[in-house]
Amino acid sequence: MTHLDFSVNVDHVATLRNARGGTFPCPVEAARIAVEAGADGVTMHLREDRRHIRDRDVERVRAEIAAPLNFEMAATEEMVAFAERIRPPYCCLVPEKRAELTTEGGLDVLRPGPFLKQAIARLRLAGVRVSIFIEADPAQIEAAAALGAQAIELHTGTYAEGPVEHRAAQLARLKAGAAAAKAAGLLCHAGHGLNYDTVADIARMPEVTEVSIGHFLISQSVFEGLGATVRRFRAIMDAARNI
Ligand SMILES: CC(=O)[C@@H](O)[C@H](O)COP(=O)(O)O
Ligand SMILES: NCC(=O)COP(=O)(O)O
Repeated sequence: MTHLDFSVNVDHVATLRNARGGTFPCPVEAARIAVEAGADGVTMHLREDRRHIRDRDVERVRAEIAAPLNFEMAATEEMVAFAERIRPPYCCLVPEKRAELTTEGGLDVLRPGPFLKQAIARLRLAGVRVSIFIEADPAQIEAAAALGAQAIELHTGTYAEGPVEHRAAQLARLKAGAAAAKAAGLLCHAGHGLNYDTVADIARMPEVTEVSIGHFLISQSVFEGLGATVRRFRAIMDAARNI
């Protein structure tokens, strides 16, 4: 099977940095170490409330890290204008609620807000490849393609964080979503909640071309080191793909 792109989400390096209001640990340095250790890209989620990643973090990774930046953003005027200015190669449109601890599900493109279609058109015009963070629902995935998305990212949180006895059913749902993405001509990515135990079954899906991993990876790095954790994920993915 082909190489699986691995994008490391450095949001929670910024969570730790912001805990004391200083400059350490630096998410840009984390991005550099992750890429040196084998990551193919870097994911950053600039939330409206700036609870972790700040604007300057995104600007610096875009300018200083050669690997592609996957910019996660809500479909708002503020974030589209920011993306038009820094022009990341990739973006992923995600739902956002200030009250949430983390992303709780996929963007509902069957009931899109009034701005979503315009946001996708403007981002594509700016040369940004547009992905949508989405549930593994064929109707949602077909709607994402109709709106002009070039990729989708399957929300793996229910699979990865749910009861182990539900994993087989959740994997079947994700596999159906990956097949629907392929049928719709969309690139298929996956992410949210993945760890050492759950990433391999996602990596075994041939339609999935990229995974993004953050919270578990950054947390595990506290015990194992960032480079070693990235290398361990890389080895698990390559073994799953028989590379
Ligand atoms: C969309 C997704 O699942 C994550 O990439 C997102 O970044 C989660 O938000 P937090 O990083 O704020 O937990
Ligand atoms: N899009 C998913 C991502 O970037 C990381 O999600 P998580 O591993 O922090 O849950």
